[in-house]
Amino acid sequence: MRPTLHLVQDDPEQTIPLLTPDEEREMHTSSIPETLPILTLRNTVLYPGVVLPITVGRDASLQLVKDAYAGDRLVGVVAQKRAEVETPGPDDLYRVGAAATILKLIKMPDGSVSIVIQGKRRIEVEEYEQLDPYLTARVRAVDEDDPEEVDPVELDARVRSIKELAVQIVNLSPNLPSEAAYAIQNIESPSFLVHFIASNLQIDVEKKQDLLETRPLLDRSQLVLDYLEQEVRVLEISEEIRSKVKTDVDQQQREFFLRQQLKAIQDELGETEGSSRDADELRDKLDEKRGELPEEVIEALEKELTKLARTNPASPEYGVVRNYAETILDLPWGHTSEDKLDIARAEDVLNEDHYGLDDVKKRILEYLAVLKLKGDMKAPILLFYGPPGVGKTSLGKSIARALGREFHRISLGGVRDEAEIRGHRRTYIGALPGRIIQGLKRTGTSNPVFMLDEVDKLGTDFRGDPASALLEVLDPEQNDSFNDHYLELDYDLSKVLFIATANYLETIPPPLRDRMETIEINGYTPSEKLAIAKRYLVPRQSERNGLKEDQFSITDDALLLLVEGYTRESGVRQLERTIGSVVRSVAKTVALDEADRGDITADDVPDILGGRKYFNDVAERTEVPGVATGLAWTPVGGDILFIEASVSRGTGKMTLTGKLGDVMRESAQAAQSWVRANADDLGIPADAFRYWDLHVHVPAGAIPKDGPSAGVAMTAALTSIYTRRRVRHDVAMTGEITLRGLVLPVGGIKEKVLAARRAGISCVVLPEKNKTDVDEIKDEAVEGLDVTYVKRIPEALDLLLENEAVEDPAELFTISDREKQLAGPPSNGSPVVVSDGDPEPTPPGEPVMNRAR
Ligand SMILES: Nc1ncnc2c1ncn2[C@@H]1O[C@H](COP(=O)(O)OP(=O)(O)OP(=O)(O)O)[C@@H](O)[C@H]1O
Repeated sequence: MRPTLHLVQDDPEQTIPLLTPDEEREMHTSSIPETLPILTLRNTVLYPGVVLPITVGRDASLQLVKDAYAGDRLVGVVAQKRAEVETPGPDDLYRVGAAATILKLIKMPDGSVSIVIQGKRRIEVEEYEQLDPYLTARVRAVDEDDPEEVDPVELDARVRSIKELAVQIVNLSPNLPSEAAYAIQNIESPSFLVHFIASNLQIDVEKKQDLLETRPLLDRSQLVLDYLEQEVRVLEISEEIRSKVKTDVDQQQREFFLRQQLKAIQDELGETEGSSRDADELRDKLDEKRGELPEEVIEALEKELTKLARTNPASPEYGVVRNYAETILDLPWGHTSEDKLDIARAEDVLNEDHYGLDDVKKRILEYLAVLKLKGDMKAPILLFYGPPGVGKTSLGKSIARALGREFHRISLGGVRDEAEIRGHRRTYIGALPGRIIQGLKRTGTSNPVFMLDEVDKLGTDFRGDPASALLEVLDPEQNDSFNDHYLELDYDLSKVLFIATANYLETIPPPLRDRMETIEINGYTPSEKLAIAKRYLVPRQSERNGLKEDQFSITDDALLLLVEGYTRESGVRQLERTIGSVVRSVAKTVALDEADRGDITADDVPDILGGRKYFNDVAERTEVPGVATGLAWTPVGGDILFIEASVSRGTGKMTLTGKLGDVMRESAQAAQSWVRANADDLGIPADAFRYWDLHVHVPAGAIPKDGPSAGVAMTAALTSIYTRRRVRHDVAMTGEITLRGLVLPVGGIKEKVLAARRAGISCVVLPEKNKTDVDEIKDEAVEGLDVTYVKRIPEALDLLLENEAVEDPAELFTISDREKQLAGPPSNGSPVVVSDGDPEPTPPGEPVMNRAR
């Protein structure tokens, strides 16, 4: 089959055959008329033998084409020097062109005409004869090289190179049909090959014209080769660029495509909006607050918000990022409330809220005065300590009110995990900031009053040491850059006023205690409780329970009954609850319209609350020998405790029961040794220790007790049981003893004295060296109480024991020889201590009475 070339892509009809060498030779020798109409080409050059489809638009050219097509179809074709000239004259045209045959004329629907022309012979315009309506010129045909005269080897080499390069170009050009390569391979005529390639080269008209005008075939083919080589290089480079760009674009397209898909899925699920809406809302909030946020906080937030907008709202990560951003935005950062540091006003506020506590108020005011003068918080932290319900927390609230600051309370009781103070790292699920940062978020200011309640009950375990984290919080040198694990940003805590409270000083970690200024708040006397009840508790409970001022009254006697018969505490919390019960019972009768108001007297109280709960039963309990009333200090205030001793026939063993700690057991042994050593002076027969067992018990048996301060009471109980002289029922005692009979001072005197008064004791025996403690107690607290100081045990026993024995000890304890024989050998002289087992460690939260202080 003869190779053909498509003229119009995709249309098999529009094809013409490629010239064979014979046909070409014939063409080159065909005769050309002397005069030819001249068709001008704007952008290209026509070579002999080459077929070219062109669109004819200009009127002159249309006329020319029509006339020629109607005649012998022969035209002269020359190229314009400059394409933009609309009506070119002779000077605008190259002189060398080609004679051509119009093979086809196709009329287009828009009125223009497309023609297919084929170059025949090279011509040179000699002279233009006619300019209107179209150009005609006298032309001269230019002879071609005779192929047989050209060096065949040289020519062949050129032809092969041209074909190779041309095929390469076809393969490299994505928009050239692949059959073009096949057609090129099949071109036999070297000059047609050169013309065909030249015609298709991507070079400007000037170069194409140059090629047309280059006569010798070898030179022409060399020029074509040069252009082809250049073209191959350009194509190779652009291919390289294209494939690189393609990889990049492919990647981008893939991402774009996936994103579009993701967006479509999220749209379908109604989720995309959520993520960007949240991020937008938070960004608006950030813009609002920008002024007061530190630079590093803004940076961190910007990063989180960008992440949020990109995160799928359904992923767990989304919630984490959003919570974090919200937490940061909700924190007050630089926002502080304005201080009202007016000392006189602060005093008024403290007096308004609290009765008594004069020393405490004085020290608070001094503290505030220093704060005012210094202008910063680098003062020691205040620590209020004392029994429950004495107003420690409410004093903190009053300080906040006096300063016009926000108040926040953090309970540290039972906190064992450092993360409670410092927060969890964000990598943990459900991570939260620590309590300090959460508190700041809640108060909305950076300078609140922070009450750290129960610092004495901080724990330590494998989860870290919260106390050391707290140290960083409270240290004025460090706390301007407190780093919470959750926030991962420094927060300035230096403007926060920290106040700590504790029931018990000894269990506060020493480094923490070092940073605090301790203010002790003691329990109240009954008359103080009465005053507090009248002034604060009754009005408050009335109001809380919906009773107006004129609807409720209660007599002082009734209140005193509540204090003494229904509560036993150092503070007033239980009292307030009891008053609340009374008020509610009146509220009920008023609400049921059974009465307009309620006036409560002491007689009404048992009807409302039931029988009296606490009695002064000291007298009853001490009416037999062997029971002494001791005074104990507990973290919840002072209390009385009874030491009971009994004897039974045996071999001289001693048993101790009542959950006594080591120190208290040793104290009991010391007491026994002293009594044995002084048996003669005390009038105790020796048999009492040899043939009688001793049992010492300290009720209440379930409460752990420890400490040396029950020494005097133990000695009194033992002396009483062996001498058969009762201990005076109106006396209570405290003091440590030595084997030599000295009475040593002990702690907690104020609370112990108050407890003695509460229990209806009229005389207290104390170690001499505790006199200063009693001097510090307000006179009112010791009013009516006979306080006696002793240095040695015998002095104490003289005061404590009744003079008369209820029976003769010699008679009771002395045993007949026969009985001695039956009893067998006595214990080896020293007492054998049989205990109630090893004392268990004190469970947390349970009071340990009579601790060493
Ligand atoms: N001197 C006082 N004047 C008026 N009210 C008082 C006084 N002392 C205590 N109260 C009231 O007693 C109640 C209990 O006080 P608060 O809660 O402050 O005790 P607390 O010492 O902090 O106890 P805890 O150690 O258990 O935390 C409060 O309602 C408080 O107002």
